[in-house]
Amino acid sequence: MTGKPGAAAATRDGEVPKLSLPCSPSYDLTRKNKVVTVDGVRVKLQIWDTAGQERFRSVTHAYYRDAQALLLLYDITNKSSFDNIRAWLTEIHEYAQRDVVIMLLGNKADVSSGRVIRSEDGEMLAREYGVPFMETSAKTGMNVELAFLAIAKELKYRARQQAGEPSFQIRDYIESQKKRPSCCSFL
Ligand SMILES: Nc1nc2c(ncn2[C@@H]2O[C@H](COP(=O)(O)OP(=O)(O)OP(=O)(O)O)[C@@H](O)[C@H]2O)c(=O)[nH]1
Repeated sequence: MTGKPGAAAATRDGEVPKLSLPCSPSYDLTRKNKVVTVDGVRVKLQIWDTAGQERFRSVTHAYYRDAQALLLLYDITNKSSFDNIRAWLTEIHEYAQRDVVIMLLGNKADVSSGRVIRSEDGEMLAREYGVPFMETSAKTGMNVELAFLAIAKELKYRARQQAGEPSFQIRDYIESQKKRPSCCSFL
């Protein structure tokens, strides 16, 4: 999933997904569940992957409209996937919930050659839109758990916020926890 959003929603175990889509034989939307434990509490994330179907943008509105979190991935070896992010952010601001948690991820950080998007470019774009950012690798797993954990923490914090509790700062948390790719994969 690159240059397009994946959506995550936290639910109680066993709950029926609340999102549905028009049935189309050529629209392949995959959903996976992931359970993360946050401060001893199990949080189930339903993850929807748009699976490269940009031409179905009008359909994707239907599912990210209700999402509690959106992971925007681009591929650091593919400039157009990075360029697409602005368009997605514009769409998200129009169609998603106002308090949706958004995270920008530059994937394939493991590649040692072929990188066309510098880490700083991702950081700058994220800063411009005020969203947390990190580079990930689905191949090595770098920062993948952290992305889901940070979202689960944020959603849990919002759901259980008690007066007087210190607020959870997702960007600070990510900055303190994220791993950076080795020296050789930078441009
Ligand atoms: N080296 C490396 N390869 C990756 C990584 N993530 C995905 N790939 C490879 O990139 C290719 C595309 O991966 P997908 O997950 O299908 O990416 P996608 O953008 O969802 O593809 P579409 O759904 O077809 O648009 C596959 O060959 C993956 O094995 C990564 O972090 N590192």
